[in-house]
Amino acid sequence: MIIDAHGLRKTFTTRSRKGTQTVEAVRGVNLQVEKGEIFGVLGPNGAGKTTTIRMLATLITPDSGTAAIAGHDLLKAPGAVRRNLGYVSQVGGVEENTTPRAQIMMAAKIHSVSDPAGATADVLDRFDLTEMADRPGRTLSGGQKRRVAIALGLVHGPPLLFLDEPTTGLDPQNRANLWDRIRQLRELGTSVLLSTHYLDEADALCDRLVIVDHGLVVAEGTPGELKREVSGDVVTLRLDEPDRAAETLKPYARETRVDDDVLRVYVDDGEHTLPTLLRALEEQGLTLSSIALDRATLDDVFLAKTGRSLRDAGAAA
Ligand SMILES: Nc1ncnc2c1ncn2[C@@H]1O[C@H](COP(=O)(O)OP(=O)(O)OP(=O)(O)O)[C@@H](O)[C@H]1O
Repeated sequence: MIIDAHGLRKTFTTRSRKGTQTVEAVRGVNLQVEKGEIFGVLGPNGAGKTTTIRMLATLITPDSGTAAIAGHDLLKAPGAVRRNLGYVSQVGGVEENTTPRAQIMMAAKIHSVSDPAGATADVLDRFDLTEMADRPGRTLSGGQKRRVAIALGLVHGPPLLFLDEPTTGLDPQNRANLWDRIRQLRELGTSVLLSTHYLDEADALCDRLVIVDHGLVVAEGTPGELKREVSGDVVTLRLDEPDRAAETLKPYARETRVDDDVLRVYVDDGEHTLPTLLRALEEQGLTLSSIALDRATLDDVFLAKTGRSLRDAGAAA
């Protein structure tokens, strides 16, 4: 096991003119990550993802709890823990006025890498950065900067890489490109712990994941297991009177949910229930503009565990 964490907690206290405020950012998180996995921490803004990663990366001290990273105790052997991990923060930390080569070389030296120039050239090559390695950081595109940030975290060859929301702000093409590169890391044997608030990212990339909300793990498993847990199908209907339609379909559904002009109806067996739903709507004179039948998504899992949609939870934070 590359990460074995139990009962991690962190409360922040801030003092301002309005008085003292405490935020229980992480409220007892357990994480078990196997070697070679891409493991996801999925949750809305403010759920405690960054705080969890920063504790595991020795950047902040937990109030309580224990963790072993690559076999080293987080609190007793922070130096050994640090040597075994790479940490890429949300903002990346690519310097504007330094070249990627110089910046990565500096990181290699800080980590006492035996051949800093060679290790830097290798990691630049692996991330297709050789061409722009000697330009100031400010001239790089968003996707290139992200790759430099990851190269910085990997130059000392750690077995474990932390990626805090690695694709936030990237366009779809750059996101897909970065997903491929993260998968390549796994192929080369690097374990990856990544946080994300993107459902599709967790689904596409992670071998296993936890869903966190308000500092707690609310679900854990492979994307497939989690979706099967919320077994069944979702019928998504677009129509003019979604609230009246929801009332009409309630008797046939496990749950209904209205967002603007979209009605989501959770049913056990979509294929067989669909004709009944359509008949009921027709009897009430309700006209559809579109209909779709899908398997449950990770958002449905989040909804089932917290009573809120991950999208709404993110927007509200
Ligand atoms: N240094 C700090 N001082 C005070 N409060 C903090 C501090 N760091 C985090 N928090 C609070 O702890 C909670 C969890 O924050 P955290 O950054 O871990 O969430 P997150 O899931 O990573 O969110 P995001 O996706 O927005 O980065 C939030 O309410 C945040 O405001």
